[in-house]
Amino acid sequence: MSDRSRIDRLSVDLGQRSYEILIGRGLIAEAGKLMLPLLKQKRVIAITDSNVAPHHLEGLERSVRAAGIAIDSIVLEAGEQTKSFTGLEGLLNQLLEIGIERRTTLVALGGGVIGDLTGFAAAIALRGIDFVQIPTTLLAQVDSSVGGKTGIDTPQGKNLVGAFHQPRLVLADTATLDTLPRRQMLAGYAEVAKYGLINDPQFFSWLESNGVDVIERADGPLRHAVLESCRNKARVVAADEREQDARALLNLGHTFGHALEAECGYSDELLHGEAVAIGMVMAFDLSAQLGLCTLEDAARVQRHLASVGLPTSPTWIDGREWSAERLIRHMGRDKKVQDGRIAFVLAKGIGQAFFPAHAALEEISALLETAIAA
Ligand SMILES: NC(=O)c1ccc[n+]([C@@H]2O[C@H](COP(=O)([O-])OP(=O)(O)OC[C@H]3O[C@@H](n4cnc5c(N)ncnc54)[C@H](O)[C@@H]3O)[C@@H](O)[C@H]2O)c1
Ligand SMILES: O=C(O)C(=O)C[C@@H](O)[C@H](O)[C@H](O)COP(=O)(O)O
Ligand SMILES: [Zn+2]
Repeated sequence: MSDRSRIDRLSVDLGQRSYEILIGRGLIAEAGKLMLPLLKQKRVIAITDSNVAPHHLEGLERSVRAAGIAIDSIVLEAGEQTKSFTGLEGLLNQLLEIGIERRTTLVALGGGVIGDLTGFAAAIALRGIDFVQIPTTLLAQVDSSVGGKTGIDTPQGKNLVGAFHQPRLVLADTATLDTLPRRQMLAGYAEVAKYGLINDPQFFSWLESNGVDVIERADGPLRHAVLESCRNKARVVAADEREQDARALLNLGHTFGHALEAECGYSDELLHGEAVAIGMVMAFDLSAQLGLCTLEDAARVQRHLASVGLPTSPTWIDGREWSAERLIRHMGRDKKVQDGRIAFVLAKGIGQAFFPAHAALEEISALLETAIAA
């Protein structure tokens, strides 16, 4: 690593399951040395995807071998559809064929798809082995690599099968974002903005002035956004690891967003971050409709997300027919449902999200009908 690229360190405080998040430019070159003290065996298996491998796998393998660690690599097909029963079966088969032991560590090198899938495989292979996260998308660096939510999508809904399984270490190399397509940067930005909207109004105001620079990958703003997002997430996860309470706030926009994703069949038509952007606008619109926040708050959320180039309405997808009824059916399978009632994260203003909030079915239908007709 060059001198100018210092390492920022945060910790996720979870007692015996505590771990560090390291953020820096060029960290992959140090990955072997950094993970060595945590390994139970000088052997790892890297799992990555077909888009990430050509850019970043060789660098990881080199740094791991230089630290005296043996490495095998598995390259999966890129895309959300790999985060499925079929993808999981394929990965587990490859791991068992290559041969893993209880002391082997898996290394997830990729975005949220690779992180969630590898983490879940690590949670269940041999009844649980260690894994390390090396996130390579903005979304994964600010959100999915931290907190131990692992799992797969099913036709019934997002992440309906999974486990809480914390990584041993998170290495966020911001240089990997140099090769990330712009659409993916934008999608990750939705989860960055989410932290401001939940409980950090100053951060949201900062994003209103600096969001474009974050998306353009300007060094300082990008580093600040990743660091603040991870700080925020680490605090929430440490307070409520298994989402009994406050962690549900991290689901702002997701009740709507996950339903939109499921309707699109987890295809490239709508990325997770894009769905979350639309979902957050809908959550603020519902909050305004219920008189919880002002119309201006809701308009401000919509304005900012639209101004950076994110979608803010389901009608963003050309030619797709939406059905409020089908979306409500998906929302009814959300993991936050309580006694059969959909429980939302809503907001009393920017940075004032709360959970649980309920709305009458007619209110939800009215909101969806307006959103899909707009
Ligand atoms: N576990 C959690 O807490 C959590 C949080 C947020 C989202 N998620 C999940 O994360 C998933 C979305 O993650 P994502 O947005 O990272 O998607 P992704 O993993 O599909 O990555 C996006 C795309 O970018 C490519 N890519 C990744 N890194 C690259 C790089 N450095 N250079 C070039 N291409 C690169 C990938 O191959 C893929 O095509 C969803 O399944 C979502 O549900 C989980
Ligand atoms: O870490 C969390 O907690 C989150 O909710 C983060 C979300 O951004 C993420 O999309 C998560 O996978 C959603 O979890 P789920 O429990 O709604 O499936
Ligand atoms: Zn999310």
